[in-house]
Amino acid sequence: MSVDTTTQTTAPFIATVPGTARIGANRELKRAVEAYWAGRSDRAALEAVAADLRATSRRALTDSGIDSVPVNTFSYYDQVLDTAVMLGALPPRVEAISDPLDRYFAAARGGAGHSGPDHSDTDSVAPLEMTKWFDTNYHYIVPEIGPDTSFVLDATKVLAELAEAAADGVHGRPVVIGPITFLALSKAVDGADAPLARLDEVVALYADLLGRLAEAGAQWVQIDEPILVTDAVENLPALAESVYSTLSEVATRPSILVQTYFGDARESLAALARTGVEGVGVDVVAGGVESVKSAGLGDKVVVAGVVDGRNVWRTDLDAALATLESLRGSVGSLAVSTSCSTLHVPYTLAGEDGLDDALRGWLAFASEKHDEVVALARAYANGRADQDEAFDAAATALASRTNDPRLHVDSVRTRLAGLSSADWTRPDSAARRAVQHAALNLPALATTTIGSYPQTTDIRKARQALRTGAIDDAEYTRRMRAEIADVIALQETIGLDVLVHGEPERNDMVQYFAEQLDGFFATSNGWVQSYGSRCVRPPILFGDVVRPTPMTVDWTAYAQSLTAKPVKGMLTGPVTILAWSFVRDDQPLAETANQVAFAIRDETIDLEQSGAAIIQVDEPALRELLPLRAADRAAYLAWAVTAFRLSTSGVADATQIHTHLCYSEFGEVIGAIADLDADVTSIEAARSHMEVLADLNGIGFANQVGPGVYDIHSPRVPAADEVTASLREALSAVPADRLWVNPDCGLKTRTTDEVAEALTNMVAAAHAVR
Ligand SMILES: Nc1nc2c(c(=O)[nH]1)N[C@@H](CNc1ccc(C(=O)N[C@@H](CCC(=O)N[C@@H](CCC(=O)N[C@@H](CCC(=O)O)C(=O)O)C(=O)O)C(=O)O)cc1)CN2
Ligand code: MET
Ligand SMILES: [Zn+2]
Repeated sequence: MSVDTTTQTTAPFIATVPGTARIGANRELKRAVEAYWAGRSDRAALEAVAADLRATSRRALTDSGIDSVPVNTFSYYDQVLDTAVMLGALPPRVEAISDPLDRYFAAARGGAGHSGPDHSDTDSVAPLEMTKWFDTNYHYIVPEIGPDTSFVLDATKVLAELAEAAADGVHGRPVVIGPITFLALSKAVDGADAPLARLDEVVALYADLLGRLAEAGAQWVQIDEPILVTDAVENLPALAESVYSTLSEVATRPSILVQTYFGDARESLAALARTGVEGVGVDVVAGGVESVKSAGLGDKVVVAGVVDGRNVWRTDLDAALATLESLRGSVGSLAVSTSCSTLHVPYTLAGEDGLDDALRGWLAFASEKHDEVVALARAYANGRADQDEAFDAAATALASRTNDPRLHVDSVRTRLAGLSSADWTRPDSAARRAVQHAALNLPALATTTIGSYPQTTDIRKARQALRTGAIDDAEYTRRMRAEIADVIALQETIGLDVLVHGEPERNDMVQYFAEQLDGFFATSNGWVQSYGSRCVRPPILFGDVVRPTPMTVDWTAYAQSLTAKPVKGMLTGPVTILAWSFVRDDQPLAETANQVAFAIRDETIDLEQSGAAIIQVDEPALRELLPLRAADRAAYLAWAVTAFRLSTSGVADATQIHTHLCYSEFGEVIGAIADLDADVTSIEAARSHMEVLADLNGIGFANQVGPGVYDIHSPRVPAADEVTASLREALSAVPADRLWVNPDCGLKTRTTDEVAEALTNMVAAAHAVR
């Protein structure tokens, strides 16, 4: 390999990734941890699966030509929780659990860590909270930092993974989450100051860690600081400069790569350039190259993430190479990588037999992305000619994307072009409320649920049987209808006011719709970890979106035929469908959102015509897509609100539109929630003690609201008087005639027994308060 202008130092490595997935190409880790939790397998079996996954992952990277392999990227549950363990920062309530692995699982999911799926231990502890990792659909465990938290370094895991790789002949690059990001993402408990006040103490542990890693033979360490692409904390550039000046002064240490991703680290790049760290990793896909060029990184290794690590499109290698070339001269040496860990994309295209050749040619999952990284690195070092084959193949495959008729459907384009604000505006909400009240005649404090009922083993088995051909469509429909009938009967027995069909027919609230809409491809094995052992298969939105036929009407109408009470139609909103899919990158998201909105709008109209008087359009991901930089937020919220309103404004005034939002921290989107102009908004509130109601009052919100009166994330059944207390709290903020009574979210992850008992208590509480 011959590089070299004289100004350029020889690169220590040229091709890498910031991290990889760990759930397994066939969800091996999911099955192994769930078996362990349920007591169906032992520690040794779990550890063997984990070791095998790590070995397979290392081999895949080295085989593709990656010459710096990240290690410590494995996790039994979550990498932020792993960092809390590394820093000795687990909360006191799990300390009584002496076994480290069971303590870890208890922190992640409550119980005693090794207890069976029902968490039925007597010595049960409450888990730590979970929340979204930046603007992704991955959830991390939120560390709790109290006044008594005393940080102590426990480098066991990272040293073990480094040694394991070395034994396998791989000189790994250990990866840890950095001190600024860790503390910024933690929450203060028991009256402690903001966790970042403890930065100096924590940095001292990282200094120790660097010494330990050097001793163990690590030549490089990667320290992840994605917080630097946000403005979640003041003075981030100054913090970065101070922390990494300190750490780079550690006498004996590996070379340090400070890795950023999910956006442009802007001034923090120049700040890092002023420290003694050897490398800086940047997300060129989300952040561009301008701030990299001007950061003064002329004596650093720059790890340039030009291959999108969180979307599935094949890289235009010529364009990416040009981007890399534009950095030559402003960086010390350059290595190519994905823009972030490939945790966020499926493992491989191999086995996706349902793909047509054109579509397959446009895509790259993790394994194909690793090959792209290597081709780009070699072309950057040796010239394009060295990699002509890969570059030409990409160019040929991508050429067909521009002209594929599925990407430009005239009927959709015409409809979009004719849009005006009348299409996303309903008449005055007070007037709607009067007609709806007359039509529905519901009591004050009306009771309802959020949509899904338990996804039982029988339901999933039926779907699997349909897939393998063991049963036919008619038999599948019969079984789903039986489930719906059971759920309707259960709700009538409990005495709920507004019923739902329970969503048994949906594998997932986004994938279910994607499977029925043109313009989407649903993978058969494209699993991506969402949290812990839970995975999703984000569909691929590649073309113009068309709804060939109604998607939910038969199920809802069947449910309505079984009861005199109103059954809510149940749809997923355009913003959430986008957030939980891999979305085409050849046009603005706003345009794609409106296409999806049209499909949902048509469905609301068909539902209304079939007799549905109430329709819920869920937008749980409204907050998740909020841009990481404050300056970008207003534009996002404007198109998100428009798309939602477009999807819900086609119905008559008498049709009551509900929406549902969960995954809180609503603060910054509270105005947008009001702008959605739903007749009824159900919203997560149980864990935050109804604070969201005061926020809504603060902006003059006058529509109806259903603050969740109990938390569905835990298997614990709330007693009637707890729900009563919750309700009274809500009533102090919102009058009874605007208040609905419902759980925080859907019930699909709970058991039927838990649900029956919890809802019975909820209805009893509503009656008591009425
Ligand atoms: N897309 C999405 N994102 C979301 C949410 C959501 O609902 N959807 N909710 C929030 C929380 N995230 C969640 C993510 C996943 C799950 C979840 O339960 N996932 C299931 C898979 C759901 C699914 O796709 N089920 C399919 C396939 C099920 C399956 O694994 N079948 C077995 C066979 C059947 C069996 O033996 O059980 C197999 O293929 O091997 C179906 O029901 O058809 C899991 O990991 O187990 C829950 C919440 C935020 N983000
Ligand atoms: N209707 C959906 C359900 O109940 C809403 C879930 S929000 C993550 O499952
Ligand atoms: Zn929800």
